[in-house]
Amino acid sequence: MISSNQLRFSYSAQKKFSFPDIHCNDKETLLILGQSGKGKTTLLHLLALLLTPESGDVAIAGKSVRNLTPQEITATRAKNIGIIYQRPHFVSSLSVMDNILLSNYLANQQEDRQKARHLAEQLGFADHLSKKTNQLSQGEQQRVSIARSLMNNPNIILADEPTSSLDDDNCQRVIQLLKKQSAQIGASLVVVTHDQRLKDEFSNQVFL
Ligand SMILES: Nc1ncnc2c1ncn2[C@@H]1O[C@H](COP(=O)(O)OP(=O)(O)OP(=O)(O)O)[C@@H](O)[C@H]1O
Repeated sequence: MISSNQLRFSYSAQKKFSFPDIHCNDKETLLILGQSGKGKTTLLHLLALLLTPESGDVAIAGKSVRNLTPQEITATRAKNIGIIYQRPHFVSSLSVMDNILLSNYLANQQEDRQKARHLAEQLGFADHLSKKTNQLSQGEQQRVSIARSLMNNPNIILADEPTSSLDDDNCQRVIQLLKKQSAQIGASLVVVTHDQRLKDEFSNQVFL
């Protein structure tokens, strides 16, 4: 479960954001819609504890993160949150498999090749595990990104524009996969997007 309370953030005196409160229980999904520049990525990064708000608070599993040390924040993120970034940020010299296993490494977890392979099979890119990530199509990279976010069984999955650069078929495929995978592990799924095609896919919605 993830929630936020009166989050405010500013990049500069001219660029200030005040976000609506969000709440997403375990096993629930939430769609955050907004036009370009409305602060969707900023909000997602606040929820992912990658940015610190000027004021307001984020709570993970009902517990405020406000007074955590930077080390505790990092540990909380690694333990609880799987992030699908707008751009995947792969390490281009590593294989698809090793990019996925990096999630384990960064969370101080044992490498779980079997799980990586299982996710790749479920997500339909098992044949590409030994390739470099730049040899994959955008849709395939998106699915690798999803697998990577699921490696540590997160309680919360945060996805930034997971479908905006995909055609209708791949858009449907990716969103159904995300919903299915998060339901399987009982996670909260929060998606930020300007992709209007997702409007009918989520019953809980917030507009920026
Ligand atoms: N590091 C930064 N420094 C200064 N301004 C920034 C920074 N990051 C984002 N901004 C500005 O803040 C605003 C919101 O950015 P953000 O990326 O959160 O929007 P968004 O809704 O996700 O947009 P898009 O849909 O185009 O990705 C934009 O006007 C952007 O230029």
